[in-house]
Amino acid sequence: MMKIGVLGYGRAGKAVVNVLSSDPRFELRWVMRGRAATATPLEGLEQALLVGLEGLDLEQWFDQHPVDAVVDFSQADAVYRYGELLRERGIMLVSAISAYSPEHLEYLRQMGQDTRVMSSPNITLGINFLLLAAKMLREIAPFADVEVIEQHFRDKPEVSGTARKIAETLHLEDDRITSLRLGGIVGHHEVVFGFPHQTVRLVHDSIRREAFGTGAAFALEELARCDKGFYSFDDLLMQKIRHQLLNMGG
Ligand SMILES: NC(=O)C1=CN([C@@H]2O[C@H](COP(=O)(O)OP(=O)(O)OC[C@H]3O[C@@H](n4cnc5c(N)ncnc54)[C@H](O)[C@@H]3O)[C@@H](O)[C@H]2O)C=CC1
Ligand SMILES: O=C(O)C1=N[C@H](C(=O)O)C[C@H](O)C1
Repeated sequence: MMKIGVLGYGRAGKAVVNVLSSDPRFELRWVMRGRAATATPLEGLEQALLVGLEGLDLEQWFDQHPVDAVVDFSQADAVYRYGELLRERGIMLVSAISAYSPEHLEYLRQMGQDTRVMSSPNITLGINFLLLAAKMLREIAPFADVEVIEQHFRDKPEVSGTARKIAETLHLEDDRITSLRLGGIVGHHEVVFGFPHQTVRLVHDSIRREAFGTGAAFALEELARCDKGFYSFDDLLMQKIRHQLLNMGG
């Protein structure tokens, strides 16, 4: 069983903890959140500890509560706090932070020299499949107009990292992204291809935040098969597809 620790116990982290703690492939050892708190058993998941980062000796924590992998649903700068500890111990990192700066991403790539790192602004299988489909259509029909629509819950501050990745993948400027913030929408992404006589819409909806948990589980299992390095979710998806094609080939 893979021992894991989760960083971030907010909107997404809580749902991800629910999914990973009930997956027989993983042993959830601890959940870390921003505010100060002594370590207590996680309600309903007594085998796991809930601990606050403030005032915590991280090195001592990792020594006393070793894990094989960390899943990060906290915030971008957290990686600067734990990154060296993971490198020294060769602990895998699955990071779902979607608002990394180029500097954060460069640091994560450096971490890949000593451990296995996966970073994805959207950790659902569905959105990464949509990305592959959109990339194919963009290459087949570069003449078509393309726009990206992203919709999220009212309090999400930034343009979605997913939409920015879609735009980058399709060689679009960020001004081709339309953002809506309303109600409790978990995550909606739509890529609209405008042809002269037809329209193609590729749509993905994260209906529940548990979708991020199943995506994290997929990423953990696939990353464990990799050598040291820095990977995106689609790197892992392509690895899985190649593995399946080889198996089909007998
Ligand atoms: N890649 C993906 O598919 C997804 C990515 N996200 C991203 O995950 C992040 C969190 O999203 P939400 O859960 O909505 O935010 P949130 O604000 O509800 O939760 C963040 C949590 O992280 C904690 N935290 C802050 N600094 C920390 C640290 N250094 N160590 C441990 N915990 C720390 C906070 O106390 C809070 O509980 C955002 O960057 C969001 O874009 C969210 C959903 C899906
Ligand atoms: O903040 C969120 O919740 C989400 N953030 C990610 C993003 O910014 O793309 C992914 C998902 O849409 C949910």
